[in-house]
Amino acid sequence: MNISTTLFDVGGLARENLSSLSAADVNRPPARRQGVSLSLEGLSKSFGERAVLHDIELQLQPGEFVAVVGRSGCGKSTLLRAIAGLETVEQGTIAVGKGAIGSSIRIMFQEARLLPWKTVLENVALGLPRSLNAAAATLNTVGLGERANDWPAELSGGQRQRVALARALLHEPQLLLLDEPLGALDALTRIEMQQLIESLWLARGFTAVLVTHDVQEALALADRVVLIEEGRITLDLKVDLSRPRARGNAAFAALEQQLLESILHPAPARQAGKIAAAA
Ligand SMILES: Nc1ncnc2c1ncn2[C@@H]1O[C@H](COP(=O)(O)OP(=O)(O)OP(=O)(O)O)[C@@H](O)[C@H]1O
Repeated sequence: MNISTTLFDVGGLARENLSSLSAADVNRPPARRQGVSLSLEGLSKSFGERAVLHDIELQLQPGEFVAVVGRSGCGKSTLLRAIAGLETVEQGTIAVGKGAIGSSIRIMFQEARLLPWKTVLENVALGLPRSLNAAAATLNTVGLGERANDWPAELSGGQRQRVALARALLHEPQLLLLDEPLGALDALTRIEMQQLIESLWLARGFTAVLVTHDVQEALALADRVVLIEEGRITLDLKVDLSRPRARGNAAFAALEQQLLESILHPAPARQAGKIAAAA
């Protein structure tokens, strides 16, 4: 079996799984076959005089989905870029998997970053030009099979992000990093994309780290939500809700409230509040 056939099979498998997932399946942890562990220890990063990340400790199990939230400028993107190897760090270690070289990491940004002079299909197959069959299968997986020969300029913003997602998935990432990938989309498209990301994650079992400003998005998708305040992790909240998650339900709303309170009231104030409440 050549590489492109293998990739095609994986794409086909994902599609099959998507359509055949039962309610019981989605509440089971995703298959661990594709995800890797991620371990950040004592991570610190400065830009010149400005310290941006302080002593970050974070452990992810293979296949876990973690969302990172926090106020603008708190260091979320810097953390993600450091994990992707796009930023150097002064201190600390980042271990992906068991340290084996070749763990596949892909990152998706708020803009799709497609090449305008290449077709949709060619954009998906970027870097893997011999994998056009696999690219076509992956385009089907994200619902854009019929747009393969269009130019990126002919697509909507949401469709472009689907192409970017297909491009990332074609590499069968073991770790998928998502830097506010749905930030520029309208509310409905956003929810559709969240459902697509969740179903692909359930089917493939990659490890995922999602940076988002949207508390509902974090709670809809993640197993854990991590809050960063001024470069420090100040909250690591387990989201113990069954999937698919209904935004209207009381448990969801309670977690949303808790998370919003935490974001709005920085850690020292929360600390003071606790002391005041105890006194
Ligand atoms: N290349 C850079 N050079 C200098 N400072 C930088 C650089 N990149 C980021 N910073 C600074 O690091 C801090 C954290 O930025 P980062 O982009 O990680 O924040 P963020 O939490 O992702 O913000 P947002 O939610 O607004 O995207 C900010 O103060 C920013 O100005």
